[in-house]
Amino acid sequence: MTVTTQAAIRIDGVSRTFVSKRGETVQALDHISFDVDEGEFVSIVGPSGCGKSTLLKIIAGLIPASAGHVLIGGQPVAGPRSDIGFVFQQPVLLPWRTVKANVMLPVEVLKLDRRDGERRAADLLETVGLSNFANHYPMELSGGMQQRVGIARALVHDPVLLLMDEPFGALDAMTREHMTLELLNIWSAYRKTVLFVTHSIAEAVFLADRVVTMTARPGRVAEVVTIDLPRPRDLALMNTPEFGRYVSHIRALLNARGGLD
Ligand SMILES: Nc1ncnc2c1ncn2[C@@H]1O[C@H](COP(=O)(O)OP(=O)(O)OP(=O)(O)O)[C@@H](O)[C@H]1O
Repeated sequence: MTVTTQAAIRIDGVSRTFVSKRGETVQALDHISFDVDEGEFVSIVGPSGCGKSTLLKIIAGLIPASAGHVLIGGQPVAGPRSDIGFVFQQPVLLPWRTVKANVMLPVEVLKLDRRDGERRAADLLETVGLSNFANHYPMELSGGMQQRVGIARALVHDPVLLLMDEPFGALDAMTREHMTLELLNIWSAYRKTVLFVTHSIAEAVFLADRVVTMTARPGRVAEVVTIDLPRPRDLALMNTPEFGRYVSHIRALLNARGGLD
């Protein structure tokens, strides 16, 4: 008997070109291929403009690939999908809605069962430490708290996949470190498949099972680095020689191919 295992996500030969307003053709992605297993945490690092955001948008079905395809659970992505959670660099919360009402937004838009949604929203707000802020408005929260609301909102409809595009890029260094730990807690609690784009090599290594390292534009996969570090992880891990070796290896890959930024 042949047992075939199916990747949760298969990115297969994905290329994407854009035509700029001046009529120039820009190749953003060139034959990107990798698989992501169910429940796996995969980070993506690469130089600015190498197509990381473009890749996430293609996976979410927000824009089409010029060539190649993406399969989620074996099904080709053919348009915007409701079974994906997306966290952006800015939390983009609706200022006139409370924290709880912001988290409930996908439940309303997708017309899901309200009672289930409310239960899940309450659980998620508890996990991200914001139960006491459910009835507050976004402007009453710090940047880190707002981003935690964004994460809770991205998970409320129980998506099969969480896409995160530089979610901590706008936060100060200390809040960013704290949020990295929070994200590990959330991931341990919900075990979603995560694709996480970052400019920070240390953040990528700390969080991930594997780090997809991309080249400068046109973005190609330089190497998919498996991070064989034990879990659960805490910040002390960053001071270990093993951690440093992964960071150095990925930095060398990026430097050899055009630098990180
Ligand atoms: N809608 C568009 N029209 C034309 N060019 C685009 C469009 N979207 C992206 N590009 C170009 O494609 C390339 C990849 O952009 P993308 O935003 O995906 O890169 P990135 O790796 O996410 O960058 P950063 O790390 O700076 O956020 C860039 O050169 C960008 O200018």
